[in-house]
Amino acid sequence: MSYLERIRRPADLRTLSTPELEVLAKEIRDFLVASVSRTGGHLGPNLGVVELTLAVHRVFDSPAEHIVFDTGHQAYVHKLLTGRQDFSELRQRGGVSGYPSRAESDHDVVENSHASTALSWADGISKANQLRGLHHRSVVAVIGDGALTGGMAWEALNNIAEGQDRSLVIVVNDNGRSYAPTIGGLAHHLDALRTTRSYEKVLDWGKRTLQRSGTPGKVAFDALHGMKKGIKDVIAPQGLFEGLGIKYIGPVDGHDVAAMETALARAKAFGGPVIVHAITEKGRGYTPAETDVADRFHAVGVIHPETGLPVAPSRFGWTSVFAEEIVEIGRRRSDVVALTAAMLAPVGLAPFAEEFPDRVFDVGIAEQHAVTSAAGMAYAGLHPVVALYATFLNRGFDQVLMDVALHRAGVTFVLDRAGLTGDDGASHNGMWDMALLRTVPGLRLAAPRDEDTLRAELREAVAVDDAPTVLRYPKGALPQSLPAVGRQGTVDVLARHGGVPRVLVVGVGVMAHTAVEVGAALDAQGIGSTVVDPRWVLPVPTDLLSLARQHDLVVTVEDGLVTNGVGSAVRDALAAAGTDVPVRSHGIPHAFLEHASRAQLVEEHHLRGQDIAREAASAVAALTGAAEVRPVDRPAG
Ligand SMILES: Cc1ncc(C[n+]2csc(CCOP(=O)(O)OP(=O)(O)O)c2C)c(N)n1
Ligand SMILES: CC(=O)[C@@H](O)[C@H](O)COP(=O)(O)O
Ligand SMILES: [Mg+2]
Repeated sequence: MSYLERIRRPADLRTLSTPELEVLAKEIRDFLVASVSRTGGHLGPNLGVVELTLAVHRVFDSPAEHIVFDTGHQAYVHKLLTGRQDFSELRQRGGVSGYPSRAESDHDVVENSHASTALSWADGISKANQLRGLHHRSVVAVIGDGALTGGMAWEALNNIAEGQDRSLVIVVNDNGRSYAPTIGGLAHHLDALRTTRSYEKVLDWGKRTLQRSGTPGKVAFDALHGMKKGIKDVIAPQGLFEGLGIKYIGPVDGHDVAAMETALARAKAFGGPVIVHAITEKGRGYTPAETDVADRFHAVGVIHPETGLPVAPSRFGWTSVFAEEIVEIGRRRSDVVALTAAMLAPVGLAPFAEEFPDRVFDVGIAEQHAVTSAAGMAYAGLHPVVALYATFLNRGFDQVLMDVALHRAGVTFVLDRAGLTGDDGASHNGMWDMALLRTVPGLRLAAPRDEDTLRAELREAVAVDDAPTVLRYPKGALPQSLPAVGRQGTVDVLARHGGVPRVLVVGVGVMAHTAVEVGAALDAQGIGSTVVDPRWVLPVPTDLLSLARQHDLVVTVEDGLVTNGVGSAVRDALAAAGTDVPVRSHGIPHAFLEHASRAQLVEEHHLRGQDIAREAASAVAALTGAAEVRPVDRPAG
């Protein structure tokens, strides 16, 4: 039996010697590579926190002492040490979640995988512990250098510093990277702290060597020592955190379990807020990850474990189309600039950065700041394109409303991973954007359905310079191209079925493909329909309202919240216009969705064409059976 198999709970770790822990660390790495290569997942981040997590669990008594992982994508090792060693269905329905999950274990605290929240959680937990007389319980937050760039982390630090009598240990897992190298002043500061450590080593060597070699050596040592003091004064290595009132321990080699344990034990014994600065390497111990320049295998699909190469190379997807088109736009328009919140490559801005390095800004994991900074850029004559994952725009909602929309700033938001993403679980589904953005006055939102519409709508969006524009599209491979068969004003007509169209089927974005299936299925039952893609779905186009009046029933299909989404906007707009044509809206339910594949979620929530068509057919039957069938305006001719 391996050491890993013998670990059922963190207490089992405490009987192991340092050499045994080293063997265990190797077993954990082998396990991670073997299992994550089969399922996909956050391989690089977890390979980097093996020893750190072992040390945390040896020093702190989880679950009585809470361990909060920021973002949570680096909690696989924690799972392995807390009784979850079946990773065969990692991130799949019914399998282990890719993030901490309270349903799985008492050792898991925070499930939200939006970054930079751990310090606020820890602050709250330690305040509660104090008030409840549980002072003896330490609280631990493990936060990456990337997550530490988020504003919320600094708001929390500001408060944590006030609690000198609260045992709160912040482990900064500093691997120098978010996806790409972490940017900004904080990253430089962490770097300076690291450099000081190398410097200390030189000094130790100097002390030993020079002091042994008589007077000249001693003079040289004094000079070196003076230089160290001088450098320390300039870079003030401990200055930032200690200046805030938070004790700093480090930098510590995060791959040395014994050193980490010593540092954590000191931090725990201190009894107040302490930062333990651990230096780690993302992808540690797995050559393909260690040598990957892009992102050290931050998140992989299924890969060959020996080479790290993908088993199925990814198909040309939505992100790549955006990546190409924004470069084209950039060539024509020197005022177009791009912003990313630490996700340059994942959102498709790498080619733009390559060609226009001065016109792309990585702001760190700081979506709120990205949005307002973009408002400033627009005010000063640029057209910013803020590229985010849809779910992370939630962070910047107030800034979209008050800084961009209120000031009629021409800022374009490009929301990748909109709709159901599935395997990353509840917090990653990009399902809130349309419901939230619907409330923003003046904002226009387009949902492309395929490659051509993505290109066209992006061009249309950046042409708007007096209001926020938004483009949203899903994760993954592109669907087949879906050409329009006609145009009604601004609305694309995708199909017409039957002599007398009774149902207007409205497909939002990628769901236009489902809408086409609905139209065909209704046709098979002898029910005529018009299938449309409004393209710009918010505000509801007047041409769509005109079309709705020519039908008995409107059916909307969207990859967003069914409550308050586009369907509900269409219903409200029709009601406001005094038209009582019924609207049946289909979308994602108002709930947090467990991790599963996108296809499973689509099926579970009745978003397949056949489900929607069945429901529409019975609605038509009910209308037909009703005593009064509403008179409708048929198109002339
Ligand atoms: C609010 C928010 N924005 C963006 C992301 C996407 N994201 C996930 S992990 C990550 C990088 C995190 O870097 P770091 O905290 O240093 O952790 P590491 O992966 O290096 O261990 C980013 C940007 C997120 N989870 N939350
Ligand atoms: C933790 C996090 O927020 C990201 O790493 C996310 O899991 C990546 O998702 P994609 O695989 O869709 O880029
Ligand atoms: Mg990092």
